[in-house]
Amino acid sequence: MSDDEVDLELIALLRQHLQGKLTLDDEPETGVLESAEYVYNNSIDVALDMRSCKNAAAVIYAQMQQKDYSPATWSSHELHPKTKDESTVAFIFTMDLLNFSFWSERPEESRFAVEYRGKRWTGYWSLVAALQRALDEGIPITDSHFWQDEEECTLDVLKQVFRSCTDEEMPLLEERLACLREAGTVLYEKYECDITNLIFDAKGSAARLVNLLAQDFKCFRDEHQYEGRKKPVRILKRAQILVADIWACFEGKDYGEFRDIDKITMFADYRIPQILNSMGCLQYSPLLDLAVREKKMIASGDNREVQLRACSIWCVELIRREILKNYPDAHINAILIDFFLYDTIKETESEGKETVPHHRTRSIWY
Ligand SMILES: Nc1nc2c(c(CN[C@H]3C=C[C@H](O)[C@@H]3O)cn2[C@@H]2O[C@H](COP(=O)(O)O)[C@@H](O)[C@H]2O)c(=O)[nH]1
Repeated sequence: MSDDEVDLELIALLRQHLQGKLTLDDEPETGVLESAEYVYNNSIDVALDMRSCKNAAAVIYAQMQQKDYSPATWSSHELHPKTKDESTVAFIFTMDLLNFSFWSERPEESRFAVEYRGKRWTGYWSLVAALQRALDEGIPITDSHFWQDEEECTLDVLKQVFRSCTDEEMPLLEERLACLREAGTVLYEKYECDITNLIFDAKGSAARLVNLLAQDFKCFRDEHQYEGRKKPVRILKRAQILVADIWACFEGKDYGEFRDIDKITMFADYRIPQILNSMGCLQYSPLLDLAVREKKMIASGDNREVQLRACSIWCVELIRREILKNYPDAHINAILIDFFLYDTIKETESEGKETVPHHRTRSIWY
C-alpha cells in the first residue's frame, strides 16, 4: 500500500472508532450491561416502572448535587483508608474479596457486630472495621502471603479477625477463608503476589480489569445461567465494585485512572434492589413480592434472584441515561448513583424507616 493509501486506511479506522463502530482490542466490554438488558427483556417476575424511574432520576440527581457526590465522597467515610498508596490498594482488594453477605435475621441489638474505635459497626462497615482492627493488632490480613500460609492464616485466626461483640458470628466465614486462599494462590501464580501488577495488566481499562478478575479468580466470577440462554448472565458485582472503589479512592488518578470507568455498572447487591423497590422503580410479581416481604430465602442463581439483580442494573442504567439526557454536563456515572443509593438506604435503615425488606439470598457473590 502507498503511504497515501495507509493514511486513508488509518483515517477510516479512526472514524469508525470515534463513531463507536470499532472496538479495538484494548476497548474490551464486560458484558454486564448486555446481560442486564437481556434479562430485563426476558423477565416475568420483575419489571421496571418508567414513570417512577423518571421521577427517581430527578430526585437522585438533585440530592447528589446537594450532597456534592463525587469520587472524593468515598474517602470521606471514617473507616475507609486515607493514604493513596499500595497498602490501600491491598486493603481495597482484601475488602472487596470479602465484601458479601452481612445480613442477619437477628434484631439490631444481637446481630453480628464489630466493636472498633469506640463504635459498633454492622453490615459492610463491620467488614471494614474488622480489617482495620486486625491491622491495628498486627495481623497482616491484607497480605496475600499470609492468606496462603495454612499455619498462620487459619479459620480460628479469621474468627478472631471477625470476632463479634454479640454471640452471632460473621456469616460464611469458611467461604471467606476459601476466597483468601484462592486469591493468594492466583496472585502468587500470575501476579508475583502484587495486586498492582493486576492493575498494570488492565492497561488503564476498567472493563479489562473486571474481565481479568472474573477470568483469573473463580471467587469473582459472579455469572449465572438464565433460562435457555447459552451464554451465562454476567453480574460481576464484586469485581466491579473493586474497580469502582479503587477509582473512587484514588479519585481517578494513579492506580484509579481508567479511561473507560463509565462502563462500570451498578453493583447488584441486596441493598440497591431494596431502595429501587421502595421508590417504585423495581416492581415484583405478587409471588416474588410476598417472598421478599416475608423474608423468605431465595437461592443463589434462582431465576427470580437473577431477574431481581439484573433488572436492578438495567434500572440504574435507565436512571443514569435520564439524568444525562436532562443534564448532559453532569459528572455522574452508574458508580456514583450506586454509591449514593447505598448510602441513602443505609441512612434510612439507621433511622428505622425501611419500608420494604431487602431480599434474602446467602452467597459469596454479594
Ligand atoms: N451496590 C452497592 N453495594 C454495596 C456498597 C457498599 C459500600 N460501599 C461504600 C463505598 C462507597 C459508598 O459510598 C459506600 O460507602 C457495600 N455494598 C454491598 O451491600 C451489602 C451490604 O449491605 P449492609 O449489610 O446493609 O451493609 C453487601 O452486599 C455489600 O457488598 C455500595 O456502595 N454499593
